[in-house]
Amino acid sequence: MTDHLDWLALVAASLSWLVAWRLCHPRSFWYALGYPLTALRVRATWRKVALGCGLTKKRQRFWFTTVPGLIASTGVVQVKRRWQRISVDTKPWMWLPLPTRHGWRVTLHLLEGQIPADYSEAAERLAHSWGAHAVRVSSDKPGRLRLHVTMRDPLVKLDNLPASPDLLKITVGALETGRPWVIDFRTVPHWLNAGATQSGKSNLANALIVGLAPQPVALVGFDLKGGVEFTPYKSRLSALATSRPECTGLLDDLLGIMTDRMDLCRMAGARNIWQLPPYMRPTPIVVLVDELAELYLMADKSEKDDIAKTSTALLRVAQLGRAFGIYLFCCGQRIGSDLGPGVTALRAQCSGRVCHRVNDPETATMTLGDLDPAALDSARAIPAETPGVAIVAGQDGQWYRARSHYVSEATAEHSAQTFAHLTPAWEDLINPNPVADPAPKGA
Ligand SMILES: Nc1ncnc2c1ncn2[C@@H]1O[C@H](COP(=O)(O)OP(=O)(O)OP(=O)(O)O)[C@@H](O)[C@H]1O
Repeated sequence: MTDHLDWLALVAASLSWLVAWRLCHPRSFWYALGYPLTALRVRATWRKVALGCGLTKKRQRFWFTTVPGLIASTGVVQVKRRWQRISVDTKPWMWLPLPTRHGWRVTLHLLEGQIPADYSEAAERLAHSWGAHAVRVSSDKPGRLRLHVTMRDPLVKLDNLPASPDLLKITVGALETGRPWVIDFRTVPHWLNAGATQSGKSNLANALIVGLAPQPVALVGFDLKGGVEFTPYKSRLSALATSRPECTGLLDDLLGIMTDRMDLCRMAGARNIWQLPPYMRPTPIVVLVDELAELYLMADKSEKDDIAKTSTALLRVAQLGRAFGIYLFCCGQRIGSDLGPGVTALRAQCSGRVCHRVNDPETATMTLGDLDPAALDSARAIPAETPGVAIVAGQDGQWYRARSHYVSEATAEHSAQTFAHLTPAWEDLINPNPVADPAPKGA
């Protein structure tokens, strides 16, 4: 009896120790225990899971069988043949699952006639079969694909925005894979940030401001909400426009700056400002636009020419800005084609896409439409209770579910004030002083 009690006590103590380990240090628990058990289970059950998810193919195989082929009328059992050619369900070849921070990933070899979309369709079924939070599919080689499985949602709470030391490369949140979500303007120069009200657009802009404020860049705000969003950050903005006429003036200035930089690059024989020697290189400019639709909305026909002018200027900045260090980050609740051809053309220039929760399917289609349709479905499925969650497409051509780090207005304002001394004056950007070579030849 005491023996039994001892055993029970031992089992209970081990279990509570395991539970405590899992709660206190989930990462080491996952690598040491969770992942090996999961990998064994996944490999052992792969045939059944693939069959259940419709990912197998029938193939003719020689199969060893002891099933009687014929019962003769004499009652003698005859085994007609032991090796038979029969049709069997073949599963896709699976490599060993490898652990990731929030789950695991595995490479599969596609069976004949299969494409990655077949697996994207089955992703939800696979996730349920493995008891996982989500399964994502990517393919970097024909005939092979990779399943990224997340066991728990890494986007539940994110509130420690890390520092972004690299120029124009800002970590704004985390991807569902657990990797950081980075907005790198030098790789993807222009971004569309769409989402319904209270979906987290401004929070993302705050994260960008906090990341960019300590860097040697000029920030420009177009705040079509009458200035309520960006005015608190005015100390770190080189220019701020809060009405359409101000926006038109600021866009003219930007076009002027772009023309000057074109001349500078042409004279120095450079294709873009990054090929110029550092002492000649002009300051990069990040343009933040809030409520993009307001730039295109027409109250009456008298505004038509104004809108056409603004729209063309913004499009020119988007088309040519990259080479001359001018980058766009455009936020809006609605970015539909009903706003006119200017928006559609601008969208084509913005290869960075962020789609938060949206109310109308058209904005999701407009923001993500030319990506995988599964991205669209995921954007529509973002719940209202998780502001900051978005579908993101960027540098690697893939789409991800991501969430921005929570950055309050107070934090962004504090950051703007702390680094106010780094704000380049707008006049200096419009009329740059000619810079002399600090180390002339022969000196
Ligand atoms: N990543 C996040 N984590 C936690 N809370 C967030 C996150 N992003 C936004 N929120 C919260 O969600 C609410 C709405 O966010 P935000 O103001 O950024 O939305 P919005 O899309 O800009 O709304 P609007 O268009 O009305 O200005 C805020 O209270 C904010 O604190």
